[in-house]
Amino acid sequence: MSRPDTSASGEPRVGTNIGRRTLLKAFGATAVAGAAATTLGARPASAETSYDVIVIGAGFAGVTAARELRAAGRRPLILEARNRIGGRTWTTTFAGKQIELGGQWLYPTQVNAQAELTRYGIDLVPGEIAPNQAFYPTPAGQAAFEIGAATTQFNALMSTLFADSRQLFPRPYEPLSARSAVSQADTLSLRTKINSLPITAQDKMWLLSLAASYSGGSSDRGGFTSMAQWWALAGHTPAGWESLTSYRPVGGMVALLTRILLDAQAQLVLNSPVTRIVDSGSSVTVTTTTATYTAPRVVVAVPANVWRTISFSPGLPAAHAAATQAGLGVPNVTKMWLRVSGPSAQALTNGAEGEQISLILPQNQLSNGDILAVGFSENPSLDVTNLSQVQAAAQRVAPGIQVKSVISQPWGRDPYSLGAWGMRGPNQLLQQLPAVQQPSGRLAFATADIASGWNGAFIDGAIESGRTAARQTLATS
Ligand SMILES: Cc1cc2nc3c(=O)[nH]c(=O)nc-3n(C[C@H](O)[C@H](O)[C@H](O)COP(=O)(O)OP(=O)(O)OC[C@H]3O[C@@H](n4cnc5c(N)ncnc54)[C@H](O)[C@@H]3O)c2cc1C
Repeated sequence: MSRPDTSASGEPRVGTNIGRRTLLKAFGATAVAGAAATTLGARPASAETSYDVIVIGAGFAGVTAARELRAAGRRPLILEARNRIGGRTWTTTFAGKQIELGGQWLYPTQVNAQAELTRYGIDLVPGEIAPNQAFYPTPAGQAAFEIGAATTQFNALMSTLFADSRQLFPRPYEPLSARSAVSQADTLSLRTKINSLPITAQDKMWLLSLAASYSGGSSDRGGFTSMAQWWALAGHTPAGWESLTSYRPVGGMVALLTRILLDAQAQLVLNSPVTRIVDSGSSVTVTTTTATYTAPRVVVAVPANVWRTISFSPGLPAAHAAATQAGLGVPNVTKMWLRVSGPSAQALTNGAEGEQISLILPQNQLSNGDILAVGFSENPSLDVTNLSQVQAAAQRVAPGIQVKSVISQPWGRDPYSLGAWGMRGPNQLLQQLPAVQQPSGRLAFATADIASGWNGAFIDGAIESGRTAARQTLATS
């Protein structure tokens, strides 16, 4: 089973006095239902209606920007291409369990995400089950390891790879606080850095497996400083790094996002892909596939890879144009949830760079003993809609595993993300990051892909960027 998220045109769904309970139900956020009623869009959006600010994109960055702008007294309109909110987060169900097809975990010390969780009284809970063995690549092929020994070895390798992270990122939320140290390291791909380490061929395979998976299939694409900054943000320790994939919010990402959206009291128009943005100097006109809207200010909160599909007049600043052409969101990634059984069902599995499945991580156990596991593929040769192909690919990396069913989302082929999480490539920190964070005319840009702190692969960065864009918008209006 596969459900690509290709919702595009169709009649805009316009909120008209939607009650809080109805809204929460519509977006599946039952965990926070029951609070007081509010208004989401008191009147139909139309070409005649203008707003204080138009926010394009209802992911965490856009919804946070809208909430902050509302708090400052502005009336926001949110235009969203899909038929749902959440963007690269997508809470749904599989085999009777709530799952995430996009962003899944939050980390207790992520300051921006934690502030939102605290504000809305949403707890983080740890995963339900832990792996009971491990599969890792070796020069002789995929092999089974005792989980404790594999974890110890992997942690030592990560500490070696990021041995100089404290010099590179002494203040991790300010990625250029040690500019001269960073300037040398920023030229390196993860592959170049890993191949320079004095470690065994097998150890390199382990690190390259992780690097390739995060980088969208090729360890040469991901920048060393991108992952080194995440390591620094996680406290420069293996324990911190492990915690990045340990905690999820009660009710799923949609529960948190819906609470932020309710506070934005925004008009939300779904099924409205924006195709053109014209900044006249005195106002901005935004054209979707079905309507045109005008406002004094706009927050562009779509993924950086999507900027290249929108016609901007005047054109995008040079750094934005370069970033969207090169891409900040990593290509090729398909996230899967696998229902599995067999002797390897509860294994932590890392496939070698180039394998069709790079990672399998057990998450839940069902009452009949089956395991639900998260899986990732960055190899376009795998047809994730073909169960026997998925079974064969899983068997190669986790011998003995039986795949009973799969649900997946191919983020690289999704027209409204054109990639998965953001991850800078070599040189993109120094050459592009500060510039793409800047507003242009009456436009501000918001997305995790351009955050200062938890950049790219983290919801925390989306929230940070949404706050920044709101501040930039308010400072000039
Ligand atoms: C598979 C996967 C796993 C991840 N795992 C984690 C994790 O465990 N923890 C974590 O913290 N982060 C994770 N991330 C990263 C995190 O999900 C993202 O960084 C974050 O959600 C990005 O938010 P955003 O608002 O910047 O962008 P998006 O969520 O992409 O929001 C942008 C919005 O703009 C809309 N849009 C696009 N084009 C148009 C258009 N033309 N007109 C109108 N609207 C448009 C999109 O539909 C979308 O709703 C993961 C991401 C992926 C893909």
